[in-house]
Amino acid sequence: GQPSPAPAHPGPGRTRRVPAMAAPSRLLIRGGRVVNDDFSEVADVLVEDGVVRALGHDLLPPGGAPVGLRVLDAAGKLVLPGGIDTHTHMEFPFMDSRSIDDFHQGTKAALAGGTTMIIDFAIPQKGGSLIEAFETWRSWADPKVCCDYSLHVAVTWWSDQVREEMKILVQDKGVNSFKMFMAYKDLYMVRDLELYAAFSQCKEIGAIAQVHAENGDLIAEGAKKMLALGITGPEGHELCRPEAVEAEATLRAITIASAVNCPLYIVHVMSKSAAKVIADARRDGKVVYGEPIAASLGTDGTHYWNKEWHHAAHHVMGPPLRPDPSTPDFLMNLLANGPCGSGLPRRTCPPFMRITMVMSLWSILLTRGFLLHICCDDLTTTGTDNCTFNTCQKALGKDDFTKIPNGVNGVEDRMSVIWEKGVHSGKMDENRFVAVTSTNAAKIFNLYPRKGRIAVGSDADIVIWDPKATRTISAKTHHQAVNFNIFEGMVCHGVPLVTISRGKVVYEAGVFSVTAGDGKFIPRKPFAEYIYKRIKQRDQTCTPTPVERAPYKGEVATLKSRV
Ligand SMILES: C[C@@H](CNC(N)=O)C(=O)O
Ligand SMILES: [Zn+2]
Ligand SMILES: [Zn+2]
Ligand SMILES: [Zn+2]
Repeated sequence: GQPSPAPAHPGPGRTRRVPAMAAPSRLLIRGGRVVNDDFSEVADVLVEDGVVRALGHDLLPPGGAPVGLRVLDAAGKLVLPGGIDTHTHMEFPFMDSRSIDDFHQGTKAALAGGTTMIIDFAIPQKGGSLIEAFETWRSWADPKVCCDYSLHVAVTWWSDQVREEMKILVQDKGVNSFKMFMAYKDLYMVRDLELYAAFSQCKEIGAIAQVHAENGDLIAEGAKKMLALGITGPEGHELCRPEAVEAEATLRAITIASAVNCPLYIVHVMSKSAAKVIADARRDGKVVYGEPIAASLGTDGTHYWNKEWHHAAHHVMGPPLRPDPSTPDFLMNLLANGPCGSGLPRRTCPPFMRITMVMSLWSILLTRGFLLHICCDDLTTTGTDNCTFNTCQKALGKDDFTKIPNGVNGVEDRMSVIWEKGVHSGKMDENRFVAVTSTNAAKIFNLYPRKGRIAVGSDADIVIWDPKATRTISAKTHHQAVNFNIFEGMVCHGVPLVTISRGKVVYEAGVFSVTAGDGKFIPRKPFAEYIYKRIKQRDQTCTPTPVERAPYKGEVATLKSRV
Protein backbone atom coordinates (compact mmCIF):
# COMPACT_ATOMS: atom_id res chain seq x y z
CA GLY A 1 0.00 0.00 0.00
CA GLN A 2 1.04 3.62 -0.46
CA PRO A 3 1.61 6.16 2.34
CA SER A 4 -0.88 8.95 3.04
CA PRO A 5 -0.63 12.40 1.37
CA ALA A 6 2.36 14.54 2.34
CA PRO A 7 1.48 17.55 4.56
CA ALA A 8 0.86 20.79 2.58
CA HIS A 9 3.72 23.27 2.84
CA PRO A 10 3.15 26.94 3.74
CA GLY A 11 6.12 27.59 1.52
CA PRO A 12 7.57 30.96 0.44
CA GLY A 13 5.68 33.44 -1.77
CA ARG A 14 2.76 35.52 -0.45
CA THR A 15 -0.60 33.99 -1.20
CA ARG A 16 -3.33 36.62 -1.38
CA ARG A 17 -6.58 34.87 -0.65
CA VAL A 18 -8.98 36.36 -3.18
CA PRO A 19 -12.60 35.77 -2.15
CA ALA A 20 -14.15 33.69 -4.93
CA MET A 21 -16.77 36.33 -5.77
CA ALA A 22 -14.07 38.94 -6.43
CA ALA A 23 -12.42 37.05 -9.33
CA PRO A 24 -13.95 38.48 -12.53
CA SER A 25 -15.49 35.82 -14.74
CA ARG A 26 -14.22 37.55 -17.86
CA LEU A 27 -10.79 38.70 -18.89
CA LEU A 28 -9.68 40.74 -21.84
CA ILE A 29 -5.94 40.45 -22.62
CA ARG A 30 -5.27 43.46 -24.80
CA GLY A 31 -2.67 44.29 -27.42
CA GLY A 32 -0.32 41.38 -26.87
CA ARG A 33 1.42 39.27 -29.50
CA VAL A 34 -0.37 35.94 -29.38
CA VAL A 35 2.13 33.15 -30.10
CA ASN A 36 1.02 29.67 -31.11
CA ASP A 37 3.30 26.92 -32.41
CA ASP A 38 2.50 27.76 -36.05
CA PHE A 39 1.67 31.45 -36.07
CA SER A 40 2.03 34.75 -34.18
CA GLU A 41 -0.29 37.75 -34.38
CA VAL A 42 -1.02 40.89 -32.37
CA ALA A 43 -4.54 40.31 -31.09
CA ASP A 44 -6.84 40.74 -28.11
CA VAL A 45 -7.93 37.60 -26.31
CA LEU A 46 -11.35 37.45 -24.66
CA VAL A 47 -11.72 34.83 -21.92
CA GLU A 48 -14.96 33.79 -20.23
CA ASP A 49 -15.76 30.89 -17.92
CA GLY A 50 -12.26 29.51 -18.24
CA VAL A 51 -12.31 29.28 -22.02
CA VAL A 52 -11.03 31.48 -24.86
CA ARG A 53 -14.12 33.03 -26.36
CA ALA A 54 -12.65 35.36 -29.00
CA LEU A 55 -9.41 36.41 -30.63
CA GLY A 56 -9.32 39.63 -32.60
CA HIS A 57 -8.74 43.38 -32.65
CA ASP A 58 -10.35 46.03 -30.48
CA LEU A 59 -12.46 43.56 -28.56
CA LEU A 60 -12.93 46.11 -25.77
CA PRO A 61 -16.54 47.37 -25.95
CA PRO A 62 -16.71 51.10 -26.89
CA GLY A 63 -18.13 52.05 -23.52
CA GLY A 64 -15.08 50.59 -21.77
CA ALA A 65 -14.87 47.54 -19.58
CA PRO A 66 -18.31 46.48 -18.35
CA VAL A 67 -18.68 45.11 -14.80
CA GLY A 68 -17.15 41.65 -14.41
CA LEU A 69 -14.65 42.18 -17.21
CA ARG A 70 -11.03 42.65 -16.18
CA VAL A 71 -8.71 44.14 -18.80
CA LEU A 72 -5.04 43.06 -18.78
CA ASP A 73 -2.70 45.23 -20.84
CA ALA A 74 -0.29 43.01 -22.78
CA ALA A 75 1.02 45.64 -25.19
CA GLY A 76 4.64 44.88 -26.08
CA LYS A 77 4.44 41.52 -24.39
CA LEU A 78 3.89 37.96 -25.65
CA VAL A 79 0.75 35.96 -24.92
CA LEU A 80 1.68 32.25 -24.82
CA PRO A 81 -0.17 29.00 -24.25
CA GLY A 82 0.62 27.92 -20.69
CA GLY A 83 3.51 25.48 -20.46
CA ILE A 84 2.86 21.75 -20.12
CA ASP A 85 5.50 19.94 -18.03
CA THR A 86 5.35 16.35 -19.29
CA HIS A 87 7.36 14.84 -16.46
CA THR A 88 7.13 15.51 -12.68
CA HIS A 89 7.18 13.51 -9.44
CA MET A 90 5.48 15.52 -6.70
CA GLU A 91 5.53 14.03 -3.14
CA PHE A 92 6.91 10.82 -4.66
CA PRO A 93 7.83 8.09 -2.10
CA PHE A 94 11.21 6.99 -3.47
CA MET A 95 14.55 5.61 -2.21
CA ASP A 96 13.53 5.63 1.47
CA SER A 97 12.42 9.25 1.24
CA ARG A 98 9.70 11.36 -0.37
CA SER A 99 10.14 14.23 -2.81
CA ILE A 100 9.69 17.49 -0.92
CA ASP A 101 7.70 19.49 -3.50
CA ASP A 102 4.16 18.24 -3.09
CA PHE A 103 1.21 18.73 -5.41
CA HIS A 104 0.41 22.10 -3.83
CA GLN A 105 3.81 23.71 -3.59
CA GLY A 106 4.94 22.09 -6.83
CA THR A 107 1.99 23.36 -8.86
CA LYS A 108 2.26 26.85 -7.32
CA ALA A 109 5.89 26.92 -8.42
CA ALA A 110 4.85 25.69 -11.87
CA LEU A 111 2.41 28.59 -12.22
CA ALA A 112 5.05 31.07 -11.06
CA GLY A 113 7.24 29.84 -13.93
CA GLY A 114 4.54 29.96 -16.63
CA THR A 115 3.62 26.26 -16.60
CA THR A 116 -0.15 25.68 -16.33
CA MET A 117 -0.26 21.88 -16.50
CA ILE A 118 1.92 19.06 -15.19
CA ILE A 119 1.81 15.36 -16.04
CA ASP A 120 2.97 13.30 -13.07
CA PHE A 121 3.46 9.51 -12.68
CA ALA A 122 1.52 6.92 -10.69
CA ILE A 123 4.13 4.25 -9.94
CA PRO A 124 3.03 0.90 -8.41
CA GLN A 125 5.52 -1.30 -6.57
CA LYS A 126 6.43 -4.55 -8.32
CA GLY A 127 3.45 -6.89 -7.92
CA GLY A 128 1.13 -3.99 -7.06
CA SER A 129 -2.07 -2.90 -8.81
CA LEU A 130 -1.69 -0.16 -11.42
CA ILE A 131 -5.25 0.97 -10.81
CA GLU A 132 -4.69 1.21 -7.06
CA ALA A 133 -1.55 3.30 -7.69
CA PHE A 134 -3.54 5.56 -10.02
CA GLU A 135 -6.26 6.08 -7.41
CA THR A 136 -3.66 6.70 -4.71
CA TRP A 137 -1.92 9.42 -6.73
CA ARG A 138 -5.34 10.92 -7.53
CA SER A 139 -6.09 11.07 -3.78
CA TRP A 140 -2.82 12.91 -3.17
CA ALA A 141 -3.16 15.37 -6.04
CA ASP A 142 -6.85 16.27 -6.35
CA PRO A 143 -7.17 18.14 -3.03
CA LYS A 144 -3.93 20.08 -3.54
CA VAL A 145 -3.23 20.97 -7.17
CA CYS A 146 -3.41 24.66 -8.14
CA CYS A 147 -3.24 23.92 -11.87
CA ASP A 148 -4.58 21.19 -14.14
CA TYR A 149 -2.70 17.90 -14.18
CA SER A 150 -2.75 14.39 -15.56
CA LEU A 151 -1.01 11.09 -14.79
CA HIS A 152 1.16 8.66 -16.70
CA VAL A 153 1.09 5.17 -15.12
CA ALA A 154 4.22 3.05 -14.69
CA VAL A 155 4.41 -0.64 -15.62
CA THR A 156 6.94 -1.98 -13.10
CA TRP A 157 6.17 -5.69 -13.58
CA TRP A 158 4.26 -7.90 -16.02
CA SER A 159 1.30 -10.30 -15.81
CA ASP A 160 -2.13 -10.81 -17.32
CA GLN A 161 -3.44 -8.61 -14.50
CA VAL A 162 -1.14 -5.77 -15.58
CA ARG A 163 -2.26 -6.16 -19.18
CA GLU A 164 -5.92 -6.03 -18.11
CA GLU A 165 -5.41 -3.06 -15.78
CA MET A 166 -3.73 -1.07 -18.59
CA LYS A 167 -6.84 -1.57 -20.67
CA ILE A 168 -9.12 -0.45 -17.83
CA LEU A 169 -6.97 2.62 -17.17
CA VAL A 170 -7.28 3.62 -20.83
CA GLN A 171 -10.99 2.86 -21.17
CA ASP A 172 -12.24 4.13 -17.81
CA LYS A 173 -9.62 6.41 -16.20
CA GLY A 174 -8.38 8.68 -18.99
CA VAL A 175 -4.81 7.35 -19.07
CA ASN A 176 -3.09 7.06 -22.47
CA SER A 177 0.59 6.78 -21.54
CA PHE A 178 2.56 4.10 -19.69
CA LYS A 179 6.18 4.31 -18.52
CA MET A 180 8.40 1.22 -18.44
CA PHE A 181 11.71 1.39 -16.55
CA MET A 182 14.74 -0.33 -18.08
CA ALA A 183 16.75 0.75 -15.01
CA TYR A 184 16.27 0.48 -11.22
CA LYS A 185 17.05 -3.23 -11.18
CA ASP A 186 14.87 -5.18 -8.66
CA LEU A 187 12.79 -2.05 -7.98
CA TYR A 188 11.00 -1.02 -11.20
CA MET A 189 13.02 -2.62 -13.97
CA VAL A 190 11.34 -4.76 -16.64
CA ARG A 191 13.18 -6.88 -19.19
CA ASP A 192 13.02 -7.00 -22.98
CA LEU A 193 10.28 -9.61 -23.32
CA GLU A 194 8.17 -7.68 -20.78
CA LEU A 195 8.86 -4.49 -22.74
CA TYR A 196 7.68 -6.32 -25.85
CA ALA A 197 4.47 -7.40 -24.10
CA ALA A 198 3.84 -3.96 -22.59
CA PHE A 199 4.49 -2.20 -25.91
CA SER A 200 2.13 -4.66 -27.63
CA GLN A 201 -0.60 -3.84 -25.14
CA CYS A 202 0.02 -0.08 -25.50
CA LYS A 203 -0.45 -0.48 -29.26
CA GLU A 204 -3.55 -2.61 -28.75
CA ILE A 205 -5.27 -0.04 -26.51
CA GLY A 206 -4.01 3.10 -28.29
CA ALA A 207 -1.57 4.31 -25.63
CA ILE A 208 1.95 5.67 -26.05
CA ALA A 209 4.79 3.69 -24.47
CA GLN A 210 7.32 5.69 -22.47
CA VAL A 211 10.68 4.37 -21.34
CA HIS A 212 13.32 5.26 -18.82
CA ALA A 213 16.14 4.13 -21.13
CA GLU A 214 19.18 2.91 -19.23
CA ASN A 215 20.63 -0.59 -19.00
CA GLY A 216 19.83 -1.53 -15.40
CA ASP A 217 22.22 -4.50 -15.33
CA LEU A 218 25.17 -2.37 -16.41
CA ILE A 219 24.25 0.23 -13.78
CA ALA A 220 24.20 -2.42 -11.04
CA GLU A 221 27.59 -3.80 -12.10
CA GLY A 222 29.03 -0.32 -12.58
CA ALA A 223 27.95 0.75 -9.10
CA LYS A 224 29.63 -2.28 -7.53
CA LYS A 225 32.81 -1.45 -9.42
CA MET A 226 32.85 2.19 -8.27
CA LEU A 227 32.19 1.32 -4.63
CA ALA A 228 34.92 -1.33 -4.77
CA LEU A 229 37.28 1.42 -5.97
CA GLY A 230 36.31 3.45 -2.89
CA ILE A 231 34.34 5.93 -5.00
CA THR A 232 31.32 6.62 -2.75
CA GLY A 233 30.67 10.27 -3.74
CA PRO A 234 28.20 11.63 -6.36
CA GLU A 235 30.87 11.38 -9.08
CA GLY A 236 30.39 7.61 -8.79
CA HIS A 237 26.75 8.07 -9.78
CA GLU A 238 27.74 9.26 -13.27
CA LEU A 239 30.85 7.07 -13.60
CA CYS A 240 28.81 3.92 -12.99
CA ARG A 241 26.35 4.71 -15.79
CA PRO A 242 28.09 6.64 -18.59
CA GLU A 243 26.04 7.85 -21.55
CA ALA A 244 26.63 4.67 -23.54
CA VAL A 245 24.44 2.91 -20.94
CA GLU A 246 21.65 5.35 -21.82
CA ALA A 247 22.22 5.19 -25.58
CA GLU A 248 22.23 1.39 -25.66
CA ALA A 249 18.88 1.15 -23.88
CA THR A 250 17.46 3.92 -26.06
CA LEU A 251 18.28 1.97 -29.21
CA ARG A 252 17.01 -1.28 -27.68
CA ALA A 253 13.68 0.31 -26.72
CA ILE A 254 13.32 1.83 -30.20
CA THR A 255 14.10 -1.55 -31.80
CA ILE A 256 11.51 -3.36 -29.69
CA ALA A 257 8.85 -0.68 -30.23
CA SER A 258 9.52 -0.77 -33.96
CA ALA A 259 9.13 -4.57 -34.00
CA VAL A 260 5.74 -4.07 -32.38
CA ASN A 261 4.91 -0.93 -34.41
CA CYS A 262 4.12 0.90 -31.19
CA PRO A 263 4.66 4.67 -30.71
CA LEU A 264 7.51 5.33 -28.29
CA TYR A 265 8.39 8.29 -26.05
CA ILE A 266 11.86 8.46 -24.51
CA VAL A 267 11.61 10.38 -21.23
CA HIS A 268 14.42 12.52 -19.75
CA VAL A 269 16.90 12.44 -22.63
CA MET A 270 20.15 13.35 -20.85
CA SER A 271 22.97 12.76 -23.34
CA LYS A 272 24.25 13.49 -26.83
CA SER A 273 24.56 9.75 -27.51
CA ALA A 274 20.92 9.03 -26.69
CA ALA A 275 19.74 12.11 -28.57
CA LYS A 276 21.64 11.01 -31.70
CA VAL A 277 20.01 7.58 -31.51
CA ILE A 278 16.59 9.20 -31.39
CA ALA A 279 17.35 11.66 -34.21
CA ASP A 280 18.62 8.85 -36.43
CA ALA A 281 15.60 6.68 -35.66
CA ARG A 282 13.26 9.56 -36.55
CA ARG A 283 15.10 10.06 -39.83
CA ASP A 284 14.52 6.37 -40.48
CA GLY A 285 10.81 7.08 -40.02
CA LYS A 286 10.39 5.51 -36.59
CA VAL A 287 7.50 6.87 -34.49
CA VAL A 288 9.64 7.89 -31.54
CA TYR A 289 9.75 11.14 -29.52
CA GLY A 290 12.52 12.46 -27.28
CA GLU A 291 11.94 14.52 -24.13
CA PRO A 292 14.96 16.46 -22.91
CA ILE A 293 14.41 18.15 -19.56
CA ALA A 294 15.23 21.59 -18.13
CA ALA A 295 18.21 20.06 -16.31
CA SER A 296 19.79 18.45 -19.39
CA LEU A 297 19.13 21.60 -21.43
CA GLY A 298 20.34 24.00 -18.76
CA THR A 299 23.24 22.44 -16.89
CA ASP A 300 25.63 19.47 -16.95
CA GLY A 301 27.29 16.71 -14.96
CA THR A 302 30.54 18.52 -14.13
CA HIS A 303 28.78 19.41 -10.86
CA TYR A 304 29.24 15.80 -9.67
CA TRP A 305 32.93 16.71 -9.24
CA ASN A 306 32.15 19.75 -7.10
CA LYS A 307 34.10 19.66 -3.82
CA GLU A 308 30.97 20.53 -1.84
CA TRP A 309 29.26 17.17 -1.25
CA HIS A 310 25.76 18.62 -1.01
CA HIS A 311 26.22 20.63 -4.22
CA ALA A 312 27.23 17.50 -6.13
CA ALA A 313 24.49 15.36 -4.53
CA HIS A 314 21.75 17.82 -5.48
CA HIS A 315 22.53 17.11 -9.14
CA VAL A 316 22.08 13.34 -8.72
CA MET A 317 19.23 12.04 -10.86
CA GLY A 318 18.70 9.12 -13.24
CA PRO A 319 19.90 9.11 -15.98
CA PRO A 320 22.69 11.36 -14.75
CA LEU A 321 23.55 14.81 -16.09
CA ARG A 322 26.55 14.37 -18.40
CA PRO A 323 30.04 15.78 -17.68
CA ASP A 324 30.48 16.64 -21.37
CA PRO A 325 29.86 20.41 -21.13
CA SER A 326 28.71 20.59 -24.76
CA THR A 327 25.65 18.46 -23.96
CA PRO A 328 23.09 21.21 -23.17
CA ASP A 329 23.93 23.12 -26.36
CA PHE A 330 23.76 19.94 -28.45
CA LEU A 331 20.38 18.95 -27.02
CA MET A 332 19.03 22.47 -27.50
CA ASN A 333 20.10 22.38 -31.17
CA LEU A 334 18.18 19.16 -31.73
CA LEU A 335 15.19 20.58 -29.88
CA ALA A 336 15.31 23.79 -31.88
CA ASN A 337 15.11 22.33 -35.37
CA GLY A 338 11.44 21.61 -35.54
CA PRO A 339 9.10 21.51 -38.53
CA CYS A 340 10.50 24.47 -40.36
CA GLY A 341 10.12 26.10 -43.75
CA SER A 342 13.58 25.72 -45.04
CA GLY A 343 15.31 23.33 -42.72
CA LEU A 344 17.42 21.03 -44.83
CA PRO A 345 18.61 17.64 -43.64
CA ARG A 346 21.72 18.60 -41.72
CA ARG A 347 23.59 15.41 -42.32
CA THR A 348 23.14 11.74 -43.19
CA CYS A 349 24.55 12.23 -46.68
CA PRO A 350 28.10 12.89 -47.93
CA PRO A 351 28.92 16.51 -48.89
CA PHE A 352 28.93 16.08 -52.69
CA MET A 353 25.53 14.41 -52.42
CA ARG A 354 24.37 17.27 -50.26
CA ILE A 355 25.39 19.87 -52.83
CA THR A 356 23.52 18.16 -55.62
CA MET A 357 20.58 17.50 -53.33
CA VAL A 358 20.40 21.08 -52.18
CA MET A 359 20.68 22.35 -55.77
CA SER A 360 17.93 20.03 -56.98
CA LEU A 361 15.83 20.78 -53.92
CA TRP A 362 16.01 24.54 -54.38
CA SER A 363 15.24 24.19 -58.07
CA ILE A 364 12.07 22.29 -57.13
CA LEU A 365 11.25 24.90 -54.53
CA LEU A 366 11.70 27.80 -56.88
CA THR A 367 9.67 26.15 -59.65
CA ARG A 368 6.91 25.06 -57.31
CA GLY A 369 7.08 28.31 -55.36
CA PHE A 370 6.50 26.69 -52.01
CA LEU A 371 8.80 26.19 -49.10
CA LEU A 372 9.64 22.54 -48.63
CA HIS A 373 8.55 21.30 -45.27
CA ILE A 374 11.34 19.12 -44.01
CA CYS A 375 10.56 17.99 -40.57
CA CYS A 376 13.62 17.41 -38.45
CA ASP A 377 12.04 17.79 -35.04
CA ASP A 378 14.79 15.64 -33.56
CA LEU A 379 13.65 16.28 -29.99
CA THR A 380 10.03 17.12 -29.45
CA THR A 381 8.88 18.02 -25.94
CA THR A 382 10.41 19.24 -22.68
CA GLY A 383 9.72 18.09 -19.13
CA THR A 384 11.64 18.55 -15.92
CA ASP A 385 11.56 15.23 -14.06
CA ASN A 386 11.03 17.50 -11.04
CA CYS A 387 11.69 15.17 -8.11
CA THR A 388 13.18 17.30 -5.35
CA PHE A 389 14.90 16.33 -2.09
CA ASN A 390 16.30 18.68 0.53
CA THR A 391 19.95 18.39 1.50
CA CYS A 392 19.15 16.34 4.61
CA GLN A 393 17.26 13.86 2.43
CA LYS A 394 20.08 13.68 -0.13
CA ALA A 395 22.40 13.00 2.85
CA LEU A 396 20.89 9.52 3.16
CA GLY A 397 23.61 8.77 0.58
CA LYS A 398 26.45 10.72 2.22
CA ASP A 399 28.58 7.54 2.42
CA ASP A 400 27.21 5.70 -0.63
CA PHE A 401 26.06 7.45 -3.81
CA THR A 402 23.63 4.62 -4.61
CA LYS A 403 21.63 5.77 -1.57
CA ILE A 404 21.29 9.41 -2.66
CA PRO A 405 17.60 9.92 -3.54
CA ASN A 406 17.58 10.62 -7.28
CA GLY A 407 15.98 13.79 -8.57
CA VAL A 408 16.41 17.50 -9.30
CA ASN A 409 14.25 20.63 -9.54
CA GLY A 410 12.96 22.26 -12.73
CA VAL A 411 9.19 22.77 -12.63
CA GLU A 412 9.44 26.50 -11.88
CA ASP A 413 12.39 27.30 -14.16
CA ARG A 414 11.82 25.19 -17.29
CA MET A 415 10.20 27.93 -19.40
CA SER A 416 12.79 30.63 -18.56
CA VAL A 417 15.75 28.26 -18.99
CA ILE A 418 14.53 27.20 -22.44
CA TRP A 419 13.78 30.81 -23.42
CA GLU A 420 17.27 31.88 -22.38
CA LYS A 421 19.18 28.93 -23.86
CA GLY A 422 16.88 28.37 -26.82
CA VAL A 423 15.26 31.61 -27.96
CA HIS A 424 17.53 34.36 -26.58
CA SER A 425 20.48 32.36 -27.87
CA GLY A 426 18.98 32.54 -31.38
CA LYS A 427 18.53 28.77 -31.82
CA MET A 428 14.75 28.74 -32.02
CA ASP A 429 11.97 31.22 -32.61
CA GLU A 430 9.00 31.98 -30.35
CA ASN A 431 6.76 29.55 -32.25
CA ARG A 432 9.13 26.64 -31.76
CA PHE A 433 9.39 27.63 -28.08
CA VAL A 434 5.61 27.22 -27.77
CA ALA A 435 5.78 23.92 -29.65
CA VAL A 436 8.39 22.36 -27.36
CA THR A 437 7.09 23.75 -24.06
CA SER A 438 3.39 23.15 -24.67
CA THR A 439 1.84 22.27 -28.04
CA ASN A 440 3.77 19.12 -28.96
CA ALA A 441 3.05 17.63 -25.54
CA ALA A 442 -0.65 18.42 -25.97
CA LYS A 443 -0.65 16.69 -29.36
CA ILE A 444 1.25 13.60 -28.22
CA PHE A 445 -0.85 13.09 -25.08
CA ASN A 446 -4.11 13.89 -26.89
CA LEU A 447 -4.89 17.11 -25.06
CA TYR A 448 -4.84 19.31 -28.16
CA PRO A 449 -6.35 21.83 -28.93
CA ARG A 450 -8.03 22.05 -25.52
CA LYS A 451 -4.52 22.50 -24.19
CA GLY A 452 -1.40 23.77 -25.97
CA ARG A 453 -3.01 26.50 -28.04
CA ILE A 454 -4.61 29.92 -27.75
CA ALA A 455 -7.70 29.51 -29.90
CA VAL A 456 -11.43 29.93 -29.55
CA GLY A 457 -12.70 27.03 -27.46
CA SER A 458 -9.35 26.18 -25.89
CA ASP A 459 -8.88 26.27 -22.13
CA ALA A 460 -7.69 29.70 -21.04
CA ASP A 461 -4.29 28.50 -19.79
CA ILE A 462 -2.28 31.56 -20.78
CA VAL A 463 0.96 33.30 -19.81
CA ILE A 464 1.74 36.96 -20.42
CA TRP A 465 5.46 36.72 -21.10
CA ASP A 466 8.11 39.45 -21.10
CA PRO A 467 10.85 38.31 -23.49
CA LYS A 468 13.12 41.23 -22.61
CA ALA A 469 12.95 41.12 -18.83
CA THR A 470 15.45 38.97 -16.97
CA ARG A 471 15.33 37.09 -13.73
CA THR A 472 18.08 35.48 -11.70
CA ILE A 473 17.24 31.96 -10.59
CA SER A 474 17.95 31.19 -6.93
CA ALA A 475 16.78 28.89 -4.15
CA LYS A 476 16.57 32.07 -2.07
CA THR A 477 13.73 33.38 -4.20
CA HIS A 478 12.17 30.40 -5.93
CA HIS A 479 8.71 29.20 -4.90
CA GLN A 480 9.63 25.52 -4.69
CA ALA A 481 9.85 23.77 -1.33
CA VAL A 482 13.32 22.35 -2.02
CA ASN A 483 16.29 24.18 -0.48
CA PHE A 484 18.57 23.96 -3.54
CA ASN A 485 18.32 25.02 -7.19
CA ILE A 486 20.49 23.41 -9.86
CA PHE A 487 20.20 26.64 -11.93
CA GLU A 488 21.41 28.83 -9.00
CA GLY A 489 22.56 32.22 -10.25
CA MET A 490 21.49 31.71 -13.86
CA VAL A 491 20.24 34.96 -15.43
CA CYS A 492 17.41 34.21 -17.84
CA HIS A 493 15.66 36.38 -20.39
CA GLY A 494 11.99 35.48 -20.54
CA VAL A 495 9.87 36.16 -17.46
CA PRO A 496 6.23 35.29 -16.79
CA LEU A 497 4.35 38.46 -15.74
CA VAL A 498 0.88 36.97 -15.42
CA THR A 499 -0.20 33.32 -15.37
CA ILE A 500 -3.81 32.45 -16.08
CA SER A 501 -5.18 29.01 -15.26
CA ARG A 502 -8.57 28.12 -16.75
CA GLY A 503 -9.39 31.83 -17.07
CA LYS A 504 -8.35 32.79 -13.53
CA VAL A 505 -5.35 35.06 -12.84
CA VAL A 506 -3.47 32.79 -10.45
CA TYR A 507 -0.08 34.50 -10.45
CA GLU A 508 0.68 38.16 -11.11
CA ALA A 509 3.76 40.24 -10.31
CA GLY A 510 4.96 37.72 -7.80
CA VAL A 511 1.64 37.34 -6.02
CA PHE A 512 -0.37 34.09 -6.06
CA SER A 513 -4.15 33.92 -6.11
CA VAL A 514 -4.45 30.17 -5.95
CA THR A 515 -6.79 27.78 -4.23
CA ALA A 516 -5.68 24.24 -3.42
CA GLY A 517 -7.73 21.82 -5.46
CA ASP A 518 -8.65 24.38 -8.12
CA GLY A 519 -6.62 22.36 -10.62
CA LYS A 520 -8.42 19.47 -12.28
CA PHE A 521 -7.34 16.02 -13.43
CA ILE A 522 -7.48 16.04 -17.24
CA PRO A 523 -8.41 12.65 -18.74
CA ARG A 524 -6.85 11.77 -22.08
CA LYS A 525 -8.35 9.58 -24.78
CA PRO A 526 -6.38 6.82 -26.56
CA PHE A 527 -5.28 6.72 -30.22
CA ALA A 528 -4.05 10.31 -30.41
CA GLU A 529 -4.22 11.18 -34.11
CA TYR A 530 -0.86 12.93 -34.00
CA ILE A 531 0.98 9.71 -33.15
CA TYR A 532 -1.33 6.93 -34.39
CA LYS A 533 -1.93 8.00 -37.98
CA ARG A 534 1.37 6.55 -39.18
CA ILE A 535 1.02 3.50 -36.95
CA LYS A 536 -2.36 2.64 -38.44
CA GLN A 537 -1.11 3.33 -41.96
CA ARG A 538 1.77 0.92 -41.45
CA ASP A 539 -0.54 -1.76 -40.09
CA GLN A 540 -2.64 -1.46 -43.21
CA THR A 541 0.03 -1.35 -45.87
CA CYS A 542 3.31 -2.55 -44.41
CA THR A 543 2.41 -5.94 -42.97
CA PRO A 544 4.61 -8.54 -44.72
CA THR A 545 2.92 -11.29 -46.78
CA PRO A 546 4.20 -14.78 -47.74
CA VAL A 547 5.80 -15.45 -51.14
CA GLU A 548 3.72 -17.74 -53.36
CA ARG A 549 5.98 -20.52 -54.56
CA ALA A 550 5.68 -24.16 -55.77
CA PRO A 551 6.58 -26.68 -53.01
CA TYR A 552 10.18 -27.96 -52.99
CA LYS A 553 10.36 -31.39 -54.70
CA GLY A 554 14.09 -32.12 -54.43
CA GLU A 555 15.97 -34.51 -52.14
CA VAL A 556 15.87 -33.98 -48.39
CA ALA A 557 18.73 -35.11 -46.17
CA THR A 558 17.93 -37.64 -43.50
CA LEU A 559 18.25 -36.41 -39.92
CA LYS A 560 21.45 -37.85 -38.46
CA SER A 561 20.84 -39.51 -35.13
CA ARG A 562 22.91 -37.75 -32.47
CA VAL A 563 26.09 -39.70 -31.81
C1 LIG B 1 12.29 7.65 -10.54
C2 LIG B 1 12.07 8.85 -11.41
C3 LIG B 1 12.63 10.12 -10.80
N1 LIG B 1 14.02 10.13 -10.51
C4 LIG B 1 15.00 10.46 -11.36
N2 LIG B 1 14.76 10.63 -12.62
O1 LIG B 1 16.13 10.60 -10.97
C5 LIG B 1 12.60 8.66 -12.81
O2 LIG B 1 13.48 7.83 -13.05
O3 LIG B 1 12.16 9.39 -13.67
ZN1 LIG C 1 12.99 7.86 -15.18
ZN1 LIG D 1 12.53 20.85 -39.75
ZN1 LIG E 1 10.90 10.78 -13.79
